[in-house]
Amino acid sequence: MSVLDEIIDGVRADLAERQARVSLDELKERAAKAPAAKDGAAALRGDGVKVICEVKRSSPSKGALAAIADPAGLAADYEAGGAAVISVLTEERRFGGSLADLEAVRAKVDIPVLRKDFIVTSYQLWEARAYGADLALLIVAALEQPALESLIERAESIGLTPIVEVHDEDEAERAVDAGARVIGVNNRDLKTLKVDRSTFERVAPELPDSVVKIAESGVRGPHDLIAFANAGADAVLVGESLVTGRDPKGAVADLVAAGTHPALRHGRS
Ligand SMILES: O=P(O)(O)OC[C@@H](O)[C@@H](O)c1c[nH]c2ccccc12
Repeated sequence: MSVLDEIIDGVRADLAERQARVSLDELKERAAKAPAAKDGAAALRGDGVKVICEVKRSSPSKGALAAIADPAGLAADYEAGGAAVISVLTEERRFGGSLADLEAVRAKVDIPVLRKDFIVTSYQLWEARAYGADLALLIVAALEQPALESLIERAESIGLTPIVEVHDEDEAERAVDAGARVIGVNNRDLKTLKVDRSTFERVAPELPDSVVKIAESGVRGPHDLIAFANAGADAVLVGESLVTGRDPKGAVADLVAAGTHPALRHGRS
């Protein structure tokens, strides 16, 4: 069984507990009262390389990264540093996240918020909206094609922008076929947890120009951002290097500055 399969088994068990406690109708009522969703795709387009900053306490590959007692405070630092979107990991067992983190971050920042989890049912999309998310991650490797198609449609119908995650050319084709407009290329293979920074440059050329392209994982600093931008990234998604560093706000500002440098080849026309 791959790491991804193991994670998803745990996610399904936790999900079953929440579903037993909170009905879909209750979630929908809560979602109706949530602030209207912000346009997540718009936040990732435009001049410069956008920086998505992640609230991440631990990971299956590295274990504990940072305690993050105040996820909303960290998100506020990210926003002050110039982040375009905040990513909140809500998976509990391996990443140490929760829906409470999502809710706290939503209440604190004005920029769009991504629910980062292993979404396998539309119930989790309703949860995302009920706790204030504007975007939700859908991982191609975790979903059969019909499920991927219907989750993309459902996300959009309830106001969420789906970020569809791929890590090879076949998954990229599946994402495009399923109608994804925002695609994250994960440099980490979730089945083996290995990071290969050449993944983005290999997979990105398979994606149509109109797709917003995000390079995910392994961004250590401005030099990695510049390399991904030169390979066609519109945005980067950064977790570990921000949560383990001493100055998250300054680190985000350095990334944003690198992403707006005029010498960059980046720029959608
Ligand atoms: O911590 P990093 O290497 O900067 O990576 C962040 C993000 O890309 C990573 O957390 C991630 C990408 N896709 C995921 C899917 C599920 C959980 C986590 C992820």
